Amino acid sequence: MEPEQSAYRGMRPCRTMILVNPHSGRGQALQLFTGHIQAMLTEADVPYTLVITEHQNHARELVRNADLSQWDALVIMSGDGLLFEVINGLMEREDWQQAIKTPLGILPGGSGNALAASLHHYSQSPPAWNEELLLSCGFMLCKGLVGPLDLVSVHLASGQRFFSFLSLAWGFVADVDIESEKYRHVGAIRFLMGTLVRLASLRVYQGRLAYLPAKEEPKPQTENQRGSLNNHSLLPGLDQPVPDNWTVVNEEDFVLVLAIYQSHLAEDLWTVPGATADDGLIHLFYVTAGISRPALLRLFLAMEKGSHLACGCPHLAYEKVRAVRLEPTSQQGMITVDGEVVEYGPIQAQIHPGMANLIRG
Ligand SMILES: Nc1ncnc2c1ncn2[C@@H]1O[C@H](COP(=O)(O)OP(=O)(O)OP(=O)(O)O)[C@@H](O)[C@H]1O
Repeated sequence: MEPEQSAYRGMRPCRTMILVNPHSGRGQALQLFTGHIQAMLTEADVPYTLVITEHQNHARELVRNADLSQWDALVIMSGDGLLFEVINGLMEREDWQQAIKTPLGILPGGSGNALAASLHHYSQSPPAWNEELLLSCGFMLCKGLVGPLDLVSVHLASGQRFFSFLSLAWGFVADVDIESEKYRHVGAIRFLMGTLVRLASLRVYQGRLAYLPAKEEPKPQTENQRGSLNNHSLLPGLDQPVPDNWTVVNEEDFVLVLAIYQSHLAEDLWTVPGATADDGLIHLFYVTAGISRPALLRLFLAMEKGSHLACGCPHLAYEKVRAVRLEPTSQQGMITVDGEVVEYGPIQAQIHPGMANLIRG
């Protein structure tokens, strides 16, 4: 059995690559790093190399080609989008099985910072935002404890496949995430602004949703116990019907579908109170058509305290699952994975427990 946590910083000095996206969040990631983190790392004797990303996919290309024997940890200071690039860059390597075990770290520099907020929450600390959250993540980096992180493989109808650590969203949540990017300069409050704008023009999306309930499938083994990604696929081809042990949702009119595998969707959205980084679960939420605007707003406001499931909303469903398939029939819409827009159309995903390693509290 693997230990629950190990330290990535051993007797020799550890080499950490810190990738900073200078445009993330309010465009202050580099200043936040020099103002709050630099001295902390020096004090804790953590040698690092700073890399400022110059364009989209820079980080992805860099880790795809890097000599990983030179690095003990890869850390990003940005929003969640940059970590998505790093994880997929590692998974595109020939030696992906070893590469994806490189400890990953996150310092919040975006406006959402879902993984940073989740990590802080898993450390059982009281809620923190902005600089306080940054300092908490900086402290975890200095301590250097590493634990497993679940990844989810996401498969599209075009045959594309990538890896996700946070969420898959369709409908209201995806729309708010992408449409509110224009308010990025205001920070985390952009999601509330986007929610109010989207509520005013609430849409219903048609599609079919199916999932493999966690109780139907024991927690799959971790990747390094079974060697290959294909040895334990829970997913039939997207052109095949789902197996009998899957549940097909009766409703086909949705306001939102959200599959999430961390506790927080943003710094102030505590979406899955019971989640951990390696629980082997996809937490599937969906809201069906017919919900009123005030009721939907109440759900999102309650999510700040993680009490949305106690609202008794008959339109909200929550399931713990190992795999999920979504087939939109509405002609137009947006699907996001870890906050990034992906090709619109049929999509399916499955959990891979403990596939990556994360520096955490
Ligand atoms: N120098 C750069 N110039 C332009 N885009 C970049 C640069 N570096 C990284 N990117 C891209 O910016 C995108 C957004 O990054 P990220 O999600 O990390 O920050 P963010 O969007 O500000 O965060 P949030 O969504 O929380 O506001 C990523 O897809 C990344 O590829």
